[in-house]
Amino acid sequence: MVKRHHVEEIAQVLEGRATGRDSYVDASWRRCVELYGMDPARAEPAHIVTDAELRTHRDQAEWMIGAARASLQTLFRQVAGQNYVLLLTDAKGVCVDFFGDSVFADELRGAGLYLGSNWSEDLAGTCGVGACIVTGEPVTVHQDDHFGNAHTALSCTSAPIYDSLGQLAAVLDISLLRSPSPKSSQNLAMSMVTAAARRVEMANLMAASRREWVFRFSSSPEFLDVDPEGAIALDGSGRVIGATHAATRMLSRGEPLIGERIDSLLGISVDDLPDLMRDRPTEDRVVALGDGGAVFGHAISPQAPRRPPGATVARTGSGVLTGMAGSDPGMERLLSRAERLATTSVPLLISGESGSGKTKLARALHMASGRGGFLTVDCADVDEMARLIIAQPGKATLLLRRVEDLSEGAARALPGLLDAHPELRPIATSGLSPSDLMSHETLPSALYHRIAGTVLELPPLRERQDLGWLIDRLLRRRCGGDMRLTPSARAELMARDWPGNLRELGHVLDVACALAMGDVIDLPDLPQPPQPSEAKQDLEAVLDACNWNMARAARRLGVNRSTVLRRIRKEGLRAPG
Ligand SMILES: Nc1ncnc2c1ncn2[C@@H]1O[C@H](COP(=O)(O)OP(=O)(O)OP(=O)(O)O)[C@@H](O)[C@H]1O
Repeated sequence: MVKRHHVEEIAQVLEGRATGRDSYVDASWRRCVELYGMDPARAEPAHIVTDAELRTHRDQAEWMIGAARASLQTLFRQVAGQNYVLLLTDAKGVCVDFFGDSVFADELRGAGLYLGSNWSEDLAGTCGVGACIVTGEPVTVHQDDHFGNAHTALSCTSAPIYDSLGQLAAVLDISLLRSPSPKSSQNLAMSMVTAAARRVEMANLMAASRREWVFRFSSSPEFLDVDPEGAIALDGSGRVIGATHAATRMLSRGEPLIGERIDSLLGISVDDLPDLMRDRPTEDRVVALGDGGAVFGHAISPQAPRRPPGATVARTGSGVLTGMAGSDPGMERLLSRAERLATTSVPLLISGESGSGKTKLARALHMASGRGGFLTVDCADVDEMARLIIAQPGKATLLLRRVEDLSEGAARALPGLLDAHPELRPIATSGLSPSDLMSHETLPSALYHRIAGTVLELPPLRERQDLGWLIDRLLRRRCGGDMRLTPSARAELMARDWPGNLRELGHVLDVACALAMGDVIDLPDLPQPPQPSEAKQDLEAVLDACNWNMARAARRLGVNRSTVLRRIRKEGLRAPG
């Protein structure tokens, strides 16, 4: 049943009104509507991956499952008899390990508290695991903090687990099917789950660093040996090569530690480590912190030959950006770069064919940036652009969509507006390649460099290896979880060229869902792909004859170069090879 009050409260948050919820809940509700296009009134079923997909997720998370097992078992024993369920998910939100009371197995499976359930925020809406992946912080998402009506009975408390390079690797979640109404009832669950996550990180760092020096520390001497607060692994020259998340927070206030020298973080050098081994009393092993405080330290010497130089631990992505692609190496690299750039103020240019997801990526970058306002300006209307920019107080993102359409007036006005508003971070999108954009006639090269600190080039859909994943993801999101494709319909979708990219795929799935009888989409339900127009064929012939030289093609067609570029983009043509 749809809870009207809940839907109305979400609408209030979207209008910017305060509701008294935690700010991470408000922010997640916004993402659900504005980024993922979700509807709080729709009853979303639990998302369970297929057995084959689950095997892949478990294989990839095998090391984490092993490292977390003992902690999960201890935690489960501590909460025995209180109806808690424990989930370990990977960085994509898929549950890869599970502890729950088998008496409630059916109920738990129905609620998605089970092996293989996918709790990424863009599928499940606001939930503990999803919000934890996006924020990188421990969260409690209690009852109607959840976005979807289907989950508003649950209470979920989740803590992130980071790998030793500081990348989010997994989430530990403790959930209840039914809970007392005050959110504070979950405070104890929060401290248990964060302590368990810290211990998993510690075990993982120790296992990965047997060949290195490890420095463990605690602010209380009694816990130094049994439950230290943080740890770093160091190479022979005293540079940090691994750290637990708590160590990063305590030693550098969250700034990355990897590569830093121990003497720039603590009042000791690598040569002092042997003096901090266990043969001296704990009370004598006091080490100064950079901020004037002190900790008790314990150094553990390398147990086996050192790792060869250059050997690294695999990185995993996290957050709102990594959920935008499946297994496509190019996209994974691009999203990992985007994630690291999101919180900087570097101006970004996102290039890619029409419908390839440039605007969506810009919005996700904004969401991951922690900036306040998001201004989308029409590049042709200079007065409107100036009005919007001047009216925006504080740090914000300025989205310049299709920047190649910038009018001459707007191109002249923009540098001055950006100078006057250094708190604005421009993100521009363009259907042209960076080199075509740089030589574009309405965009002076000085302006290009103002808006393109670096370029993120989105591949066209036909070149992505995660097309199958995208089909499933869009199908679930747009048509609900019950729709299935027959093998022949799937094969047809996989074989298409997708000149309109993700936009075209979305429309094809919308049409197919509307035409399908029942919950199976078959070949005849798929709309035909558009046939190339005569204009397109003529344009392609001229371009081929001119070897795709734009200036020659423009002369031959009697138009200017930017008109040729615009037509190429409109027809979705691309240069051969
Ligand atoms: N990763 C994604 N997952 C699901 N849907 C996506 C994704 N990226 C884009 N889309 C959808 O594809 C459509 C086109 O995306 P978007 O508007 O971002 O493209 P664009 O490259 O900015 O297009 P244009 O250049 O024509 O403005 C939108 O409906 C968007 O929601």
